[in-house]
Amino acid sequence: MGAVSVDDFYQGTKAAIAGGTTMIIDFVLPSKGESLLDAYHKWRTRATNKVCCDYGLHVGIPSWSDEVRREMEDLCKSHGINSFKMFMAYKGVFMLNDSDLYNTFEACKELGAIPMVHAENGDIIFENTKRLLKSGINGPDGHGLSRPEEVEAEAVNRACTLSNQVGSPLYIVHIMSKQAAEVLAKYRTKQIKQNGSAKIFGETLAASVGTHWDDKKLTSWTDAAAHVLSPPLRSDPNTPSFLLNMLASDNLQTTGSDNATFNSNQKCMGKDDFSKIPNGVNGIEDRMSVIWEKGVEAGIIDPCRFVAITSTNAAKIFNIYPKKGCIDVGSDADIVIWNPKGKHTISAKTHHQAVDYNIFEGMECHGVPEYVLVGGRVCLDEGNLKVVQGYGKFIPMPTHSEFVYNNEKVSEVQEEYENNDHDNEIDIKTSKLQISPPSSIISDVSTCTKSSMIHTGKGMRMEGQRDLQSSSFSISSEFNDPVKKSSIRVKNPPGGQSMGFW
Ligand SMILES: NC(=O)NCCC(=O)O
Ligand SMILES: [Zn+2]
Repeated sequence: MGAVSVDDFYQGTKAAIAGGTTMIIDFVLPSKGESLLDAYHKWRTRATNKVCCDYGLHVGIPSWSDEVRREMEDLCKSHGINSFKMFMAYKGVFMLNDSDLYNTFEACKELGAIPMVHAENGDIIFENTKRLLKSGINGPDGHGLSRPEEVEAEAVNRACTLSNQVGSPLYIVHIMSKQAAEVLAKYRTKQIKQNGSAKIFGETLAASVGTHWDDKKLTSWTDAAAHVLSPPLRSDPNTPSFLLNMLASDNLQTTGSDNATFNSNQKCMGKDDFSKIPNGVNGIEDRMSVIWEKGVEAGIIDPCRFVAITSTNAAKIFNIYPKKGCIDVGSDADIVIWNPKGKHTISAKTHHQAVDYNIFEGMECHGVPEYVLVGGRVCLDEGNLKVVQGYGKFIPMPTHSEFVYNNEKVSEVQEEYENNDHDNEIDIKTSKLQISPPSSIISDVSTCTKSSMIHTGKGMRMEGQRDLQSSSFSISSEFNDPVKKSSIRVKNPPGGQSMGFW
């Protein structure tokens, strides 16, 4: 939208570590017509020498052509990319039509990659925006009015239909509404009934579980504009707890930050027209604490599910588990020692992000990171930040994620990738064998009772207990064999045993 977010790779990853996140996956966003590879290299250059923690990349697809298909293949084979984001909104800029979406999903399937979608109906938003502006509604509240829940739910439904037709997996980013989450849950349930597992996944955000659009509080233009992101924060105050319950029940799998921060003066680009307010809010620093506070502290999510939805599930989906998302021999020493009794009040005055506003301002959180280790290095030491610029590495993410593609055989594309000379810092063979992102662990793991876990076919289950960590994901520790099915007993699940936990 013509604005550059204020958090660069240094500020962003420093803030991530401060909040207890040890790896990020950023979005490469090529402009329409720009080469995907050029944009990818631009992002790598921006990140190198700046990143304080490891990072991976997804690549946006703003248009469809044979050349785009060729570049997608090159990115998968030689550049450590296994996921592409398509937009169903932002008409005229990033939006793809259904044929283009179909083709991109198909290309992803052929390459063993994961199609990700921003699900909102861009045509409806475009028309609603015109109508609202014409009727004199030009303030930030117009943003939400132009894209109601059903506009998001319709797009989720369409994206799921398209992926079913193509037979591809699908990852829906930033699900923000009850209706949209319900549609996704319906498709997942159907797939699980039919095939024993689902290959459609849903992410929600720290923003959507941490706050909502409260007209009574967002009375000034600055406050309201600072809360503008897409899909929008919903005015239904039950949305956060609803989405948290969806995370608890594995109807949603991950929590992202979608960190896209713009200062108040940048938000002013939309002073006379809400559709010009740069979209995006903070989240990278506060994600873990907000989810702990609203999820675990509130009694909706247990600590092991917290690890799964903030870390392990993302690692599995994006095929870097158990290199990341797991604490075990051979995994990266990305470890968070979490103090559930620690307290912290969120404020823009004290946060480490570059942005001058925090949408969680004043929220008192009970869980805080005490130590954060990145690759074995202590980067947060009893709450004191000790980061090093450029310390982080690019983490290539191999195609054909076992947890997405259900153990499909390693394809030619991946074999070719492994045999290729490419510009990744770490050996992809190591990456594949040790497969995975951010590891998180709670300081009280020692209180867990040792117990075997049984793979029921629908996810690990503690004997006599409901599933505490991974639900439909298996959590086998046998990561040395990437094509091995994990229908075995496991004694040491990632995130620690959790029996008798709280
Ligand atoms: N959530 C949000 O508004 N982020 C900025 C760009 C996007 O829509 O993904
Ligand atoms: Zn988006």
